[in-house]
Amino acid sequence: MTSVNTSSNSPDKLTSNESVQVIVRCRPLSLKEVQQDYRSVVKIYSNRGVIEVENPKARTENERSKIFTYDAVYDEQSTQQALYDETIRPLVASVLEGYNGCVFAYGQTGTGKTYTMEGGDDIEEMGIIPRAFDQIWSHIARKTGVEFLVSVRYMEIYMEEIRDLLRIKSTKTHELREQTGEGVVVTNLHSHTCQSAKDMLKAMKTGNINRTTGATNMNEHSSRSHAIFQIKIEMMEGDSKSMKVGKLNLVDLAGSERQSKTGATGDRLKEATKINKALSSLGNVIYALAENSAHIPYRDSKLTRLLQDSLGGNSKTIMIANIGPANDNYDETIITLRYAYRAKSIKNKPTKNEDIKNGKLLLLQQEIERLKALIMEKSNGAEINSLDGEEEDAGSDSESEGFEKERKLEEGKMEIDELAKKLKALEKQMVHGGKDIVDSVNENELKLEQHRTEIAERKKREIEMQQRIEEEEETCTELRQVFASLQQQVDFKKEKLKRLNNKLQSIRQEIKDNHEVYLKDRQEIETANDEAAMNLRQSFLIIDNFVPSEEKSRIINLAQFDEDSDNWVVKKDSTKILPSDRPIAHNYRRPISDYAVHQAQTQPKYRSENILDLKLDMPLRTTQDYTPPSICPQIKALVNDVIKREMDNGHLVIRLPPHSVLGRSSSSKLDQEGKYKQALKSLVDVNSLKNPTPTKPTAPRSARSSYQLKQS
Ligand SMILES: Nc1ncnc2c1ncn2[C@@H]1O[C@H](COP(=O)(O)OP(=O)(O)OP(=O)(O)O)[C@@H](O)[C@H]1O
Repeated sequence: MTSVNTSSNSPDKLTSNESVQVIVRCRPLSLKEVQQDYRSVVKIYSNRGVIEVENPKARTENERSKIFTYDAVYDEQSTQQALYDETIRPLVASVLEGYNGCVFAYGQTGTGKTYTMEGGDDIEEMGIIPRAFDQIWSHIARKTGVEFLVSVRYMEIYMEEIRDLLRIKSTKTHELREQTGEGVVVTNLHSHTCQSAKDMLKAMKTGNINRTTGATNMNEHSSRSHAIFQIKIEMMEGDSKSMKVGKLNLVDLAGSERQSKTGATGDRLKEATKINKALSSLGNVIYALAENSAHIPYRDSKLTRLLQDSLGGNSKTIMIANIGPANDNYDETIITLRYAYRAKSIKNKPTKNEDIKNGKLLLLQQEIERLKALIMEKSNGAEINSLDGEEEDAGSDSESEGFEKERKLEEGKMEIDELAKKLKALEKQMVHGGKDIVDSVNENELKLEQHRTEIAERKKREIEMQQRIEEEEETCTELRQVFASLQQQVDFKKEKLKRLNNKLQSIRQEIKDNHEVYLKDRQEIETANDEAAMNLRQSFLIIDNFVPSEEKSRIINLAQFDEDSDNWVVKKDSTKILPSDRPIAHNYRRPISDYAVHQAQTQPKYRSENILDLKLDMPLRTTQDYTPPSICPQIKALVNDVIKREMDNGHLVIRLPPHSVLGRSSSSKLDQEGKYKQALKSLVDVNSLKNPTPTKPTAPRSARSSYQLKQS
């Protein structure tokens, strides 16, 4: 039932273990949870690898609790040391044999992923990453006659961008590239060569300081990014001209979270959306792998692309699902456990990276040999020169020749010193295995390691045996049972039927729950799909109405899908040499008006005008030049008369009544209206006589029309 190969834990035997190992760790109730009177709903059966979660909202017996089985489970009291020795140590041992390994911690925010991966400062509290450093370096210390080159990289994926945590100020961009033999690699990432566990610890701490964290309701120091610590160990035995390479990815994922619980708003909400999106694409990859789908959506996020080898590829992988025990977190805990359960059926194909002929360690060694030979050659030459010099000194009387030789000798020495320094620097990067350790210590270390491996092996075997016993018990008890009477047999069968019925009900419940989750997911996908379709339609409308068709087809011709960046890119148009910041219209180098285009087409000799240089024809008169019109006395009298009558009627404003009102008004009102209109008409006529319309501007048509528009 479990995916662990229990015959042995030794690295070579682990080769046959192809499944992703899944372990679950439950943290203790936090102080805040205790203060809020939350209770634990999680029961851990470590010896069987079983976890039972009681449903605080259960309405029926079937909903009462859920049971899951994993490769190993760790309760609130589990120590960092036990978890490391039992599950991670064999994996790191495999990496030291030349395999790729990956450990990733997944779970709701605040459930102990960072605690498990990094841990605290005390020796007891040390997490997986620093413990792996110790294991690697004690292995190196024991391996006499082997040369090692150990390097680390540390990056985070924050808001779908990769950032180098060891070179945080670097402005270089980091892309994902597929490289033959290497899998998916990140470009421009700093690789730090280490000579000791201390060096590695320092790199980890530097990176942690640079990592993006923030406070949420669920966790005061919440990691807002997915952090990936990569260790590469190149190993070369004796004078062999090939090497083994072990790579270990240690991943602390950002926590999955529900917006309502974390209280995220603004930037925190944006972060949360990206985190949840990347985690859901990880879920989709796990689901597709578990279902043996033809298409695995690795390309949906940077995280899944980076974990491509660890999930379904060339790697031995352990997933740690972290959960919290509080009743308040029941839903999230179940989601994490389902996720983890699915990951159990992922099959990997780990193969040893051996007989590698193009590694950095090989190049380094070649360079060291070249420098050594060069130094030797130069030192021999210098020796001969100095002897010659001594002989010639005796017979020569030319002082200048002597000086010249001395200078050359000095230069030669300086050159040798320079080469020696370079050699030392290169040699410092490499580590000689088994160098600084006394044999007795070496032996003790080895024994201790063997004991640890044996204990871990036994524990795993015990879990698997327990699980197998439980499975077989169902079928075998009946065979073992000797019934004294028929009634006894009936009672036994009734009991068995009841048990099986309970099992059936819980499976039915699980199917129902899964169906609900599926419907919810489907609804979310449909909403996202509708939104995307709307956006697309909007973009099409904009393109159809505002982008000239020739421009559209030009861009379509230039657009290409880039497999590496997983995005559409627009190629440079080699037919045009255009400054990139200039607007382009009508395929002309300069922006010109429609009027000019029309003129150029209809009148071949017309010189196109640059609309930006075009001078507007100013109106002959401006508002500043305004002089009020002089009104002829009859009109003035008429207007005064109207105003006076309006005032008598209680109106101060001259306003034309609407037609509907006019229609219903009395004849005297109509007369009055007629007079109004006539008076105003003559007022306008007089005005027009006094102030004729200004001469129309002579700007080109397009410019002119906008001018007229403004005037009107
Ligand atoms: N097994 C454990 N034993 C004791 N304390 C724990 C354990 N696991 C977690 N904690 C404590 O719980 C708190 C939250 O843990 P941690 O920061 O590791 O959570 P996380 O899952 O990494 O959260 P996020 O996803 O928000 O980064 C910390 O104070 C940590 O010390």
